[in-house]
Amino acid sequence: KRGNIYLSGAGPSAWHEEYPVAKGKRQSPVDINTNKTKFDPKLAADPLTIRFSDSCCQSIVNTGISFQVTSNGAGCELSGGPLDSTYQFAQFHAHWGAYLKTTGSEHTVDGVSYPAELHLVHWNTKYDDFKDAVDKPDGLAVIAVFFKRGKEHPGFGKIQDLFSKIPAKGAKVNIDFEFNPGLLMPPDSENYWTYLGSLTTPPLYESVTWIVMKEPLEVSVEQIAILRTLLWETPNGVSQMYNNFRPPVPLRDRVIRASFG
Ligand SMILES: NS(=O)(=O)c1ccc(C(=O)NCc2cccc(F)c2F)cc1
Ligand SMILES: [Zn+2]
Repeated sequence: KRGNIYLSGAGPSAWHEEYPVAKGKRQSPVDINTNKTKFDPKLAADPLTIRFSDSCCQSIVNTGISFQVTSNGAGCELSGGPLDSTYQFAQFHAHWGAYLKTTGSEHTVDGVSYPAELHLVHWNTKYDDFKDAVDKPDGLAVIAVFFKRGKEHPGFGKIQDLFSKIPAKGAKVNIDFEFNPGLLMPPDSENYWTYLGSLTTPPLYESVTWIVMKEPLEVSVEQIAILRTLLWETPNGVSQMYNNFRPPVPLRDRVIRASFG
């Protein structure tokens, strides 16, 4: 189909036609209403262990709906907190909005959006590989980090320098420098919210334990703008990539837990 999942047809509000799970019980993203989150001392008692390495990022690809930095996961593992097993890092990508707009993130906090949101995707090593894990209820764990406008983030800038090399869907280049995804974690990564949700793009599998960092990461306004220099297919041909986010969906019968009081 011409265009992409956000721009073809009615976009996210029509996804349920092809993917009925879009109206399911544990869909993502959601609004995090901080009056209804529940502090869980167990999360504080068993801290989240996030390990990244300098050599884990192999390449960057234009997926047609975002950039994606792909990893073989070596030395990059996630455990503790809400997780009952070890999850291995697979990739990170982001979602963002349009110029001069305040929307862009997928999760919102008390109804407020951030200009962009980073997702660090991990798969449960009790399964053989990512593809085996991707549709299991405990298959994936995704760390979400909000971007806010502020000082420049030179580390993320090194990744953005590669965008010009992946101008079209399917374009891929190797990353021939060391990049530790740990650089993209906010200074305080102890405070997070967690809930059971889904992939935020089709096939929308309900397989994700979400770990949403409370503290945003600062990047410059120019860096937010550079996200939109990536290109994607639209019904009118190739153009700048933006608004590649799914708006929040109903929380249904879920409580979002906080690792902090
Ligand atoms: N935005 S997010 O963090 O929730 C998210 C993370 C990963 C994927 C993904 O891997 N999709 C492609 C993909 C690849 C293999 C098998 C799949 F089922 C599949 F969806 C989609 C959304
Ligand atoms: Zn995502």
